[in-house]
Amino acid sequence: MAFEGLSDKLSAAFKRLRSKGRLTESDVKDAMREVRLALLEADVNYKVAKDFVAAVTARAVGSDVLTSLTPAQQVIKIVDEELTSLMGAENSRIQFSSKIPTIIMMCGLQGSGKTTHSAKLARYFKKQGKRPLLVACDVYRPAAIEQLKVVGEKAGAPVFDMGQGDPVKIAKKAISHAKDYGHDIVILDTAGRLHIDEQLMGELKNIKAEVGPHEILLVIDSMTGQDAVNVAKSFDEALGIDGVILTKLDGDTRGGAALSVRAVTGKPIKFVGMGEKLDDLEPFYPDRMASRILGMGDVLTLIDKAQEQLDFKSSEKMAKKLKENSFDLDDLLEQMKQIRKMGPLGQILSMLPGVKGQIGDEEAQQGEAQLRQVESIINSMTRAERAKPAIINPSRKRRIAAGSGTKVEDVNRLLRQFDQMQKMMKQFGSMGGKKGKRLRAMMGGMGGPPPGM
Ligand SMILES: Nc1nc2c(ncn2[C@@H]2O[C@H](COP(=O)(O)OP(=O)(O)OP(=O)(O)O)[C@@H](O)[C@H]2O)c(=O)[nH]1
Repeated sequence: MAFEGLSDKLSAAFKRLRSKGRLTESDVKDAMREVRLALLEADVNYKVAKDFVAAVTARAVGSDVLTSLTPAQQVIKIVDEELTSLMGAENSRIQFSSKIPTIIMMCGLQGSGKTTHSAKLARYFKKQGKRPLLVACDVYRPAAIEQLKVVGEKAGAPVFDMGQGDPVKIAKKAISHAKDYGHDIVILDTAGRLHIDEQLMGELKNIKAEVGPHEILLVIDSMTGQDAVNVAKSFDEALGIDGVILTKLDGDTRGGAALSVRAVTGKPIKFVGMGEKLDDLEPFYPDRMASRILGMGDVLTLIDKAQEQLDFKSSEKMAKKLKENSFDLDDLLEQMKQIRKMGPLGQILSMLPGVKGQIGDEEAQQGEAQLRQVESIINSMTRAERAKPAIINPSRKRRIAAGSGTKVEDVNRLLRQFDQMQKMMKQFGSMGGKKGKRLRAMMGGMGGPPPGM
């Protein structure tokens, strides 16, 4: 999971600091030495780590911090603020042009995730009611054009291609096509290479000169750490970029690129890729990321995800069912599906304050497997059984277990938990006033109490 190693080391350093009560200058310096080491191990650029620790130390050894009632807390607050400003302080958005269409040029090395992220961006904009057009300017590999068509279709965005022609001509034609067909955003998926070379840069410069993109976004693979930062520096020097999309952050336990890229290149991270699916794209908010790194969760992103993914009409319907005590196994299944749309369980849980570090990857995977098991058990039931679990007798249980590849005990456990859940809901249902209403709405929105409650 992203930043896992760094988070663990920082929290160990802060734990020691907290255990001290009063702090001296040398306590702060010891802690900062640990922070510096943690940053270097996370593959943060050497100079960035050095400057970061110097900035925090300068603020933290001030007398108002050391003599305050909660000195350790103040030091952590300073680290939080400096981490945020290291990553750029504010969320940097895409600049939309007043002239339609806005042209976004995607560039990056091969395999960085450029094509996937062109489609993720298209999907992101579509959800905002825009009409993006994807353009296949990676003409050297026929498979690249095909790949863009596949992901474009999944994103629900049309793909403009002219086979293996001249990328500059293709880009120009695509822009006039976009004007004719009312596309307000054009996303150019350009060619990548294994290494930066003159031919690649020459081609990108030509496209830039001829079509004048409003945004040049560089896609870099976060797992490649400092190499990604060096790539960003070279692209910026040669081409001039407006921002970065940092991909595969979901698998980067270190996070050095995320922390260094802004400081080294002066260019902001605008989005991060958090998985292979097209919905796994998040606008980058430095303050929220700092909060995640420090194990304080990221409730704001969780709320954004819920607003994007959850169907609130269905939540209202569920709240009503809870009140009437008619919530059945079909409803449970629907709610579980909604929660799963928000992403892997481990990722969702890590956004809750205090949870990071408490739940390991293995436990999150176990939880995920349990959810899948519950889903397949319910899927093996008939309509009548889901609506009225009381009719599930031993022979039905055997059939359900065989159908879902589970054991009769697993079916029994689910039925027992669901029974307890219904009893609990009955209590909520009969609870009057604002409190009862709030609890029901919350349970409806969160998919009912989790099995086992
Ligand atoms: N886990 C994870 N995988 C990703 C992410 N983004 C892309 N990938 C995977 O990385 C691989 C490369 O992505 P592509 O989009 O093909 O990369 P590209 O830069 O277009 O590569 P070329 O077409 O070879 O130039 C694919 O297998 C993607 O599924 C991400 O954010 N997280």
